[in-house]
Order: sequence, then C-alpha cells, then structure tokens
Amino acid sequence: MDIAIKFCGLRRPEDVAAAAVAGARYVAFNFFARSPRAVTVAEARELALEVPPGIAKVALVVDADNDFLDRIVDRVPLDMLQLHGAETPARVAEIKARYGLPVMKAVGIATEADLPKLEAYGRVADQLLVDTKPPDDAGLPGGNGLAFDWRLIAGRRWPVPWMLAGGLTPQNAALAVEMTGARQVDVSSGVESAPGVKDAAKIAAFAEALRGVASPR
Ligand SMILES: O=C(O)c1ccccc1NCC(=O)[C@H](O)[C@H](O)COP(=O)(O)O
Repeated sequence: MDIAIKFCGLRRPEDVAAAAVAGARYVAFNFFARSPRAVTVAEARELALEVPPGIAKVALVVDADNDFLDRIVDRVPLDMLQLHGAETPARVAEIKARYGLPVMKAVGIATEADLPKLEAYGRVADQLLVDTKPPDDAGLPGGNGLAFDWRLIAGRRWPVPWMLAGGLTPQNAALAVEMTGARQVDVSSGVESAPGVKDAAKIAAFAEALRGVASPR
C-alpha cells in the first residue's frame, strides 16, 4: 500500500497543483494568523476549489472558537478539520459533533511521557497527527521542521488512523516510515524554499522518496 502524503500549509494555486501531481492524499490550509503559511478564509476557499477530487482538503486551526470555525466551514469546501492547539478531548468531541466533519488532533511528542495523550485523543478524534512537540522557544505550535525521536513510537498502535509529522524531508521520509510503521505522513517546511514558500521540486522529491516504500506494519 502506498504511503499517504499530506502537504501542509499550501498558499498558492501552484502549490495545490504540485501536490496533486505528486499524488497527495491530503492538502491543508493553515488558518493560524501568526504562521508564515497562513491563509484567509477567502484565499482558502479559492485554493480549495482548485483541489482535484480524491484529495482531502484539511483546515488547520489552533484553538479556534466556534465563530471562526463557523466562518471557515461555511465558506471553504472541506473534508477534515485539523486541531493543532491545546484543544481538550472534550473540545475535540464538541467540534466533531458541531461540524460533522472528521477531526484530526495533533499531539506533540518529545518524550515517553507524551505518549498517553495519543491514547486519550484516540478515543475522540478520527485521526491523530503525531508531531514533534514544539520547544519552548519555538514561535509556532507546528511547522518547525524538527523531528522527534521516532524510536518512541516504533511498533505502537492507536485505535484510529494516524499520521507522522515533524521535520520530514525528501531525505529522511523513507527512514521515518521504516522506523515508525507510519502509513501516512505530513510535511510542511521540508518542502519549502523559504518559510511559507512551497517548492514544487521538493514536493515532487518528497513523493518520489516514498514511492515503493512499504510501511513495515
Ligand atoms: O506550519 C505552521 O506554520 C503551523 C503553525 C501553527 C500550527 C501548526 C502548524 N503546522 C502544522 C503541521 O501540520 C505541520 O505540517 C507539522 O507540524 C509538520 O511541520 P514540519 O516539521 O515543518 O514538516
């Protein structure tokens, strides 16, 4: 089975086109205003309308309130919500019920002590994004281009599908899949030429690096 790829933080129609050509299974639009990858609701709508059928369109939000989520969901055709803040399991369940969209919860991992959170969110979310926990001095809750120690999750399973994220690049993605058993991966800064600027050649190289790579699970 092919490894499913999510390209995160797309801002331009050419990014969507490059992701589609590379065989993306998901593309994500980032609504966190302080991110160099942020898009407005209107921009995301235009981008989402360009996404070919068969590619899931994901909205990435950080501790968004209902008013903001209402605006996003009303205007942007979406297939999934990605919650990348400090949303509690109860808030994840509330958002899932309110919008009727699948919800992916990002969980930051730095040490073994972070792993129980995956169990807790796995009971309420439809998917988990197993990402690197941002260091205290990181300016952003995600998209920092930092990997965590993949040995922490080698051989682990959760009750819902999950995606590996954090510091993946065309150079290390195949090894990450082999070490963790991930069947889905997420990448943002590893396919950029500058913060927020996706690079079509790196997007293609990332997909190429995973072609023919089989998850050991
Ligand atoms: O990418 C951002 O700017 C960002 C900002 C705020 C919250 C989350 C953000 N990104 C989340 C993602 O899903 C990234 O793809 C994930 O953290 C991996 O990023 P990277 O290490 O750059 O591949």
